[in-house]
Amino acid sequence: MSEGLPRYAYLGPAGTFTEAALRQVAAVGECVDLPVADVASAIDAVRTGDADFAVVAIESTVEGGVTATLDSLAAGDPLVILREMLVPVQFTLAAAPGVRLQDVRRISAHPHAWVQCRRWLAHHLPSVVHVPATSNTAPAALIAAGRSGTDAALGFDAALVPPAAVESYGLVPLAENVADNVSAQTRFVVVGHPGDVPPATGADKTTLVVHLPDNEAGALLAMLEQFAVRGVNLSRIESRPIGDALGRYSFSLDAEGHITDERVGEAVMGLHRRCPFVRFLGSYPRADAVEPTVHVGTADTDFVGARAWLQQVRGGTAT
Ligand SMILES: O=C(O)C(=O)Cc1ccccc1
Repeated sequence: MSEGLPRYAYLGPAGTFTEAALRQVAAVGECVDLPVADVASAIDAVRTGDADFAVVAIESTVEGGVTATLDSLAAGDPLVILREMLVPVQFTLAAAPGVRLQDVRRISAHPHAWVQCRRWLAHHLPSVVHVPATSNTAPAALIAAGRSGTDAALGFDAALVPPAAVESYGLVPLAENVADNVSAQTRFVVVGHPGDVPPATGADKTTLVVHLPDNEAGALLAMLEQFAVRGVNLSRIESRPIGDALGRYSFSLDAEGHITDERVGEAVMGLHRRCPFVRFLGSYPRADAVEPTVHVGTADTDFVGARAWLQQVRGGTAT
């Protein structure tokens, strides 16, 4: 019975790293899995009501921000991030039974997987051709659908696949641990409708989208100063084209702290005063549970105390 269970849209088919991230949130049977073909469709499924939540990749140690996710969240009906999950990323080069490594001419792979294995591929299979895939398990599903690995209609001989998915799709490994960076990780987020903000834990992150005032020298510096003077560290900042004219960029950033932290709230109010567009994309617990360094004069009590003092000054009672 799946009635009443939360519905999660995610990049499928089954066995992707995105599904591994979803499993950190809801076990099989605790939710309805809605596999889709791309990140934008997962996010749109929440907007249309086809899903309650989407699980999407937002940042990787190799590629930085996942632009499809950042762009989908930056515009359109507002959604928020509720939670983040980290997934270690490794790849196996796999194929249908019978295919040998020396026969491999064309490899199907998600573009992010391809870049993560570039050095290994250049060294071991220098003339191999990349056949782009929509996810890390899409080519595995094609092979499992019954086409032999050497079938010309398939268009590829092998695929870069998450290690855990090799067996479930009936593939055989040709080479394991082919990713160039052994400690590669991808950060995934749960996206849902705005509502109650997850409570502060003391180790939180706040994601924002900000547009700067046009033609103003130092506008980017002024935006960053809102955080700097209040002791708020940023763990990610990226520019993305707004899309309406050349030279117009939107900034997507993660700030350390929760919107209910005084220093973060004050910084966001500063952005609201100075910037033509600010979108709050959520405050949520950090997956690594690392607490921020609180600099002198930027604790909640400092802001509350300063506000009380100002009241006294204004009321003529300050000592
Ligand atoms: O979730 C997956 O498995 C994907 O296909 C997206 C992806 C690609 C590369 C690294 C992490 C996630």
